[in-house]
Amino acid sequence: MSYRRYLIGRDVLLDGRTDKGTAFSIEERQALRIHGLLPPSIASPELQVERFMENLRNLPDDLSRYIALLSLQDRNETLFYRVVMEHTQETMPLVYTPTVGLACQKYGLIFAKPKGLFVSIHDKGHIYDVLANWPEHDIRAIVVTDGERILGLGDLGCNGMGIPVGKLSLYTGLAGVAPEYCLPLMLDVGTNNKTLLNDKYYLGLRQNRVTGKEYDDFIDEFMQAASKRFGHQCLIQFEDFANHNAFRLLAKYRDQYCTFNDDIQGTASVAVAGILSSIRITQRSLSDNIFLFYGAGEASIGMSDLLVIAMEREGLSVEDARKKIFLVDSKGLVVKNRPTGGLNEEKKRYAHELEPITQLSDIVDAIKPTFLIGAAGQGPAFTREILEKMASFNKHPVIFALSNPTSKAECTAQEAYEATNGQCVFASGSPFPNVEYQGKTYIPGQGNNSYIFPGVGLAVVTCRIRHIPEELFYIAAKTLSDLVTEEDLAVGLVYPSLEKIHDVSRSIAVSLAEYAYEHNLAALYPKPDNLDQFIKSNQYTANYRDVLPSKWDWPKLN
Ligand SMILES: O=C([O-])CC(=O)C(=O)O
Ligand SMILES: [Mg+2]
Repeated sequence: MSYRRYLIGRDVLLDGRTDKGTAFSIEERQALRIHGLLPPSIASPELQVERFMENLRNLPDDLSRYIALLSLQDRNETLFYRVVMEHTQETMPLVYTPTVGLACQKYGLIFAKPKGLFVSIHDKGHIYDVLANWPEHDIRAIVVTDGERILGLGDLGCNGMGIPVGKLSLYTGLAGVAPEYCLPLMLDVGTNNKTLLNDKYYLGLRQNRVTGKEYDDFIDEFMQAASKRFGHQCLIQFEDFANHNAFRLLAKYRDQYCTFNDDIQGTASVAVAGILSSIRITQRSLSDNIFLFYGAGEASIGMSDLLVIAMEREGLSVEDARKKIFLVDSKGLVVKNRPTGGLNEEKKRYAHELEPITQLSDIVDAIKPTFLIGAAGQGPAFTREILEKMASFNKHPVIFALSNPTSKAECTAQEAYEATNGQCVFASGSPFPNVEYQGKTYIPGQGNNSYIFPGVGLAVVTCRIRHIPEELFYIAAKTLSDLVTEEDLAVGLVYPSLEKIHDVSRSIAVSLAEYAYEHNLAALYPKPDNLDQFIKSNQYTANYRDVLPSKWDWPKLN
């Protein structure tokens, strides 16, 4: 591990990376000169977790719990990750979707201590210098946003910083990427959100978004500066950019840098994993399905493109595979002869020779999909009538309500199971509680990209993968789906249980690393004999490190 801090005295307690709170031993307290700065009783890490969880549960609401968790992260990072790793199911909805969405909406108000790096359009020409201010040197993964499309909540400007912070907490919490390798980053180019511009607590630049060439030059400078400062193999994950930039920037940078777009590719991968698991329940081949996507943005296009790759594996041509996929955007079914025109290149791939239809319910009648997948970020749209229709022509209709956060989901798990008489296969982007229906318990799966991006990150940072071709997202999807057991499927789960996420992320990382070595994409040499063991030995574990001066590995002086 690259990280070492040589601190003594009160500084040891003030640095979240070295602090152990009441877990410092007597020996440590004396050697580090913090004896007396802590109460005498020495706690075990287990007791610290217990104490924290008890307090967390007693807090009045989830936003308070978010604040408590993030301040623990500042205070005692190891304990924070121990809490997240041991109580993943309970804390993930707090540090991540859906609470992180609420936190971003209130980011200015709840702001206490900055997290991550803020680079604004005024830093143009000096981005490298701002990056150089970051105290860690060996940065291997950056999650970057410009805040224009935060989850399904729209433009939250600089307050969108909560998203990179939350995503990177999961790099560590779900995959064991060492936190010191991770950098959350906000590119503040302004916001067009009038409420925020008039909000006295707003944290970002009070100006409208910069667009066009000025925006593109800024992003270009950032990419170059990041790669100069942290090396060309530093992973740059794009997150929550608006459609009009997300596709363009992905196309522009994907072969030049080690980068991917999580909302396009990560979401696609987790959805395809869910689709591959679902067909084990419905007993149909992939190409024997009709997929209807409600929404035609980053997520739906990403899913469609990856689904085509998956169908090609079953022997279908690209043209035939595309014929199985239908998109609905704000104007209705995506068709070739749309009177108003206005189809971008991505949508054109899936435009059909059909008459325009505007209402989702009529579209469902006309297309008779086997899969109904929502990713429009528009909130409830799968009405009881639509869900009943799905059940009328499918024994097991597959319903994915993937928009985030919960308020933007197309329907709830309860609604889906009830309207389909418990027959549907359901997954959602944000977590829903288990549903009791007619004496049976259904466990809704969480089709969230958090099953994918941490594993991708782990593979990249450990094996130094240089580029991330589309194929990797198919492999990640296949690996994830293969880890779903028959018992999972029996309760309706199309993803492995979150309890196993640490190992799931490593399995994904190992599959990706195998591929990367086969295709000359991994820069770590020699190739480890046993990738699983190698990656495991590089996974962060939330154990306190030695901080005794006698155990410091001082830099060698020649
Ligand atoms: O953050 C999440 O929960 C998934 C995601 O990338 C998004 O909705 O933009
Ligand atoms: Mg996102």
